[in-house]
Amino acid sequence: MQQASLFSSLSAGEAQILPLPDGDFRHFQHFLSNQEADAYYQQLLASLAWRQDDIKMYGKQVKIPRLQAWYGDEDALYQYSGLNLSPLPWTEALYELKVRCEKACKTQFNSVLANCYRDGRDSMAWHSDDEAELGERPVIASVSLGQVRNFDLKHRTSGQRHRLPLEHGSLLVMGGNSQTHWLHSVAKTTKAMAPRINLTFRLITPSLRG
Ligand SMILES: O=C(O)CCC(=O)C(=O)O
Ligand SMILES: [Fe+2]
Repeated sequence: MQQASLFSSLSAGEAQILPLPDGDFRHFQHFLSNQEADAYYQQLLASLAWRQDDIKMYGKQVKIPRLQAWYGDEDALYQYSGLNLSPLPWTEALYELKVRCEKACKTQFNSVLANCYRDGRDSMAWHSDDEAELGERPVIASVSLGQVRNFDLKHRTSGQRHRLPLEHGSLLVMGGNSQTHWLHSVAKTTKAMAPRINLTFRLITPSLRG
């Protein structure tokens, strides 16, 4: 008979390694059960301290097209648009998910950036998570909940593209040189879209900032 512990450690499923050069992208489509994903989705949507921040673009204050919230260890200071932001303390749900991601990735995280895409007009522009305080080859664990949205990848020099729909309860781990060679984005769409939550767990080392 199979032991319960063995079953639960296998239930997250094997990672699918994306067939892309110059990076390390691992996709666990069923990281959370549907029931777990539903519960986290409802709870996080209702309880996180969602805010819509401004960024400065061409000297103008512009609202970013999504809601965000930043949680983590007290010393995981984060610099964003020239502001020094202290994370809010972990909620129980975010801490549970952090521990599960740490097990899946065999590494540690001290913070999470939560994004809420309210509908198809919300998006994230092309970028890499390559801030100095993340270190040279950061591992970033990205959990998706709610509406499936397309996650697009673009190679910086070859222009190679890859589109991955990120499903409710999935985990995408970006490691190795992924942030050096690849940009990623979540495009706007005119299709009707329910809210989507994305959590990116990170390890911030403030002393690495120049
Ligand atoms: O929403 C996503 O899947 C991507 C989020 C992201 O790239 C980020 O938070 O840096
Ligand atoms: Fe990112």
